[in-house]
Amino acid sequence: MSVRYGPITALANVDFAVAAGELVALVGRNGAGKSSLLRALAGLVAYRGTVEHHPAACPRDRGRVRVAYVAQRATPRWDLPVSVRQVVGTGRLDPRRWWRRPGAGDRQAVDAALRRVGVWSLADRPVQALSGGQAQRVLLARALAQEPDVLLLDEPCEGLDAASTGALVDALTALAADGVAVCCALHEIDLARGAFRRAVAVDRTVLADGPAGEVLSRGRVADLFGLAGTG
Ligand SMILES: Nc1ncnc2c1ncn2[C@@H]1O[C@H](COP(=O)(O)OP(=O)(O)OP(=O)(O)O)[C@@H](O)[C@H]1O
Repeated sequence: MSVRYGPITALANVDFAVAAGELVALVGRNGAGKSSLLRALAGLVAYRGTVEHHPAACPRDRGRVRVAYVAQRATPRWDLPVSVRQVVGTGRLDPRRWWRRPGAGDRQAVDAALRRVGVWSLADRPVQALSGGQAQRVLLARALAQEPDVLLLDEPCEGLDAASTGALVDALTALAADGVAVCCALHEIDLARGAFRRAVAVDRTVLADGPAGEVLSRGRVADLFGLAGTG
């Protein structure tokens, strides 16, 4: 797969696969193409090449692969008087059937997502009243309400404190254990090394792909892409 923005080649000949149940850290310097890769996988930017989905390889074969995406710095303008539950419920909207009223299945999916990321107690709170870390978890809950097979997250830990980061990573690890393919762009190399099983290092193309401990071994990181602060 390749992604271009006019004269800029963001990605060239990227080739990798993510299996159900994998927890993958996508790492690389600023401008390496991590967001472009996630956005291409989510179908949000044009790309050359192919993205193949294999529904039969998902724990629940629904005939198509559901992909959910949480954008970088995704904090939306929450100046409407809506609750956390309502925002998470928007994850259930189907633009092809926008007139459909939410049913019991939708309510169950929203409740499960709220519990899964630990924001159940915030369900009735207005979204304007959330901290940045709480808002990030609500956005994850909205993605989970889609009951995705593939979950793509762009810098979900940015701006989170250690406790919120730990809670988020625990939620992602549990999702992967349930068979969701989780792919997460990260700048926190120590976190990627410690909490993720697999790391894919990107700089316009895939530089390295394998067990996170190996790809991000202290000796290799600086060689791979001159990432700072890794000891
Ligand atoms: N909409 C756009 N129009 C033009 N160029 C873009 C656009 N989006 C990204 N780029 C360029 O594509 C390249 C890859 O950007 P991308 O955002 O994918 O990198 P990244 O690895 O996610 O960076 P960061 O870690 O800083 O978020 C960069 O050179 C960037 O300037």
